[in-house]
Amino acid sequence: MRFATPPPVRRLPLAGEEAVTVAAPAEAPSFVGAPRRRVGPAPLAVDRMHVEQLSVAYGRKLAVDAVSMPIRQGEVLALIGPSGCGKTTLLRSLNRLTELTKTASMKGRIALDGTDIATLEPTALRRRVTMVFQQPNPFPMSVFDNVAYVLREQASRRPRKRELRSAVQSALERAGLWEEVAGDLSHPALRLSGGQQQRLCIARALAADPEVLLLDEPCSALDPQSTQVIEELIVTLREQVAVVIVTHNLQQAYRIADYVAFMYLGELVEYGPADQVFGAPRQVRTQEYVSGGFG
Ligand SMILES: Nc1ncnc2c1ncn2[C@@H]1O[C@H](COP(=O)(O)OP(=O)(O)OP(=O)(O)O)[C@@H](O)[C@H]1O
Repeated sequence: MRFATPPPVRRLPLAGEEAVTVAAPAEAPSFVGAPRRRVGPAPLAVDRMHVEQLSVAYGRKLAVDAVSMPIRQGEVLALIGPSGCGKTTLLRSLNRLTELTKTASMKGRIALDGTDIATLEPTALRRRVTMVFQQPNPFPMSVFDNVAYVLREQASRRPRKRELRSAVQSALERAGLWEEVAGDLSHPALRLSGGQQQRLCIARALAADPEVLLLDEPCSALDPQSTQVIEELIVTLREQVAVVIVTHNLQQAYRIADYVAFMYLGELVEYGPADQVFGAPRQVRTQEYVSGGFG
């Protein structure tokens, strides 16, 4: 596939380099047109969060520069861009993890269902906007207790094990892990495979019944087969929660994202439907990045 009008571009300068004019890559990425995980149309999207003019700095270093975008349930939003462009900082700002870094400061506003997240109690916010990290990090306890932990934390009185059973089962089912672990929920979580551990972490995140699920490179430590299982799961989950994923893997973003946000040097360069960002990007910088010109 060819991009509509490939203009000549000034190549983005690398550190300490002058910009140079080069011919624009004329071809769309080879994976455009390849099969996707998405089956059928996306469910009706509902706005969950609004990022408004968000800037985040570490000391004097600006990491995110006046970014605005909606985050919707019913869609997978992929944050893409070269290393250091601010993807993780943006992701971590959505549940106020950024503020745990002492040097970090923030301007702008992020709303969750209309409420400024700055006014919410951080732990409660992090249950509603929950994060799964790059490395699976189950607690050193049984499969059951990993999921039950969150439910126990939320309960006003300590619930009995049998009272938690159906909620634990439901979270494991939503994470596509139930069938594999139902036979022995007392199995130590750390003895599961890497892919199973990551699905357990997703189950643990879902147990709190969040509105937004943040995924920071969730497949980068996994083999291709586990990656496939998790990608299929992510696509299913977008019906129940808003999903935001940071990924370096453009093919993965193409396979699973409904919307894509391309960031460069802290700026949001382009935000749009995945078909547009990969197949007909509006910005030269996006065109160059998605076709492998840099990064
Ligand atoms: N804790 C921190 N203290 C100081 N600077 C930081 C900190 N975390 C990130 N940065 C800087 O902020 C900028 C954005 O980093 P961030 O990790 O958000 O980018 P990224 O796009 O997620 O990168 P990567 O893809 O490599 O994970 C980078 O210049 C980075 O060096």
